[in-house]
Amino acid sequence: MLRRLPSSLRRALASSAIPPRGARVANPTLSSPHALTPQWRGCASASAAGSSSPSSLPPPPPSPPQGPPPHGRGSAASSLNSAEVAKFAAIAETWWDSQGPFKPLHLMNPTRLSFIRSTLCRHFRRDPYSAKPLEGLKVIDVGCGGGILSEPLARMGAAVTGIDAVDKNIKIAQIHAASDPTTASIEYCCTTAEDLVKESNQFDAVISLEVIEHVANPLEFCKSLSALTVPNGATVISTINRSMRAYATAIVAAEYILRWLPKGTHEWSKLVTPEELALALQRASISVQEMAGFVYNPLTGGWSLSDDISINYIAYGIKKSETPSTMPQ
Ligand SMILES: C[S@@+](CC[C@H](N)C(=O)[O-])C[C@H]1O[C@@H](n2cnc3c(N)ncnc32)[C@H](O)[C@@H]1O
Ligand SMILES: [Mg+2]
Repeated sequence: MLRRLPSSLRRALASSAIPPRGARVANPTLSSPHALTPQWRGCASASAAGSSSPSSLPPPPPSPPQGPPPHGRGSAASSLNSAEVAKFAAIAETWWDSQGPFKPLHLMNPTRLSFIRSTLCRHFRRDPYSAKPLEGLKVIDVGCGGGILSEPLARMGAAVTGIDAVDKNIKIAQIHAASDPTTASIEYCCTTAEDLVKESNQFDAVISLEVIEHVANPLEFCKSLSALTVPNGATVISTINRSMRAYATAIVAAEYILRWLPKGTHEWSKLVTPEELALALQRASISVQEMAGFVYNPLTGGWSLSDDISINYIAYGIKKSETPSTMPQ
């Protein structure tokens, strides 16, 4: 795992080659019935509780990838991209089918939880070997889907809120969590990060895995995640790099050859490079401390943490405080 950031990333951060605020932002149209909820909707603890398929290969990426990410779709006001949200609504029933479309996330879960456990324990000075290392911490899982990350976070002792733009996902997450007393306290809500910001809610740790590549405007999304994080709190984001290797493996192989995911799940042009993510987070007052890659072993079918961030990667950052000297080491 990278304890320090790659040199290219450090250079990018140092030069702060960040596009001007509000650059290339257009208005979204929310035509889908699944592109939901401007407000908290159906929020409750769990205890209360056809995407289109292109027939041929996706358009190849421009070569070589260059410039800032082409993320102009959507306004600063909403992270919702109706087409992206509809894709997840169409497969909502399959969240807990470990052999279904979310099989890769189920397989990656232990590895990403290991990164989260180790970074959050260091950040909050907790014992990673204790049974409930996140006890007493308020944690939000933004874009929680059916709750496959929220549940283990709750088992680690965190007071978990899970939010997602798709109402069906939230209902499935609530039903699943309610069946186990250790997860029944999870608060699930169908809403977006930016709408939750309006409620002035803040969390010790804000986690959003595999979501940023599906939102309308990644920079604005990072700003919402930052606004949800307490000063000196932690933010963890994972996504897919916009690299040729990611095009070949995460799109062509995973969607078109192995059929792990429905075709069209990922659009190469919406993927975010580690440099772009770090810059967007920096603009959102979150300083990236660590990044690690997830690497798939085709022989074992398992994933592990690696220094290779060329395809799947995860980043941990600290929300800047008014007084930087009080930040955790
Ligand atoms: C690939 S899934 C990841 C689910 C979960 N974070 C995980 O990794 O197990 C992406 C999720 O983000 C949700 N989503 C997409 N756009 C969103 C937005 N703007 N706000 C909140 N959730 C969103 C989708 O409904 C979907 O459940
Ligand atoms: Mg994704």
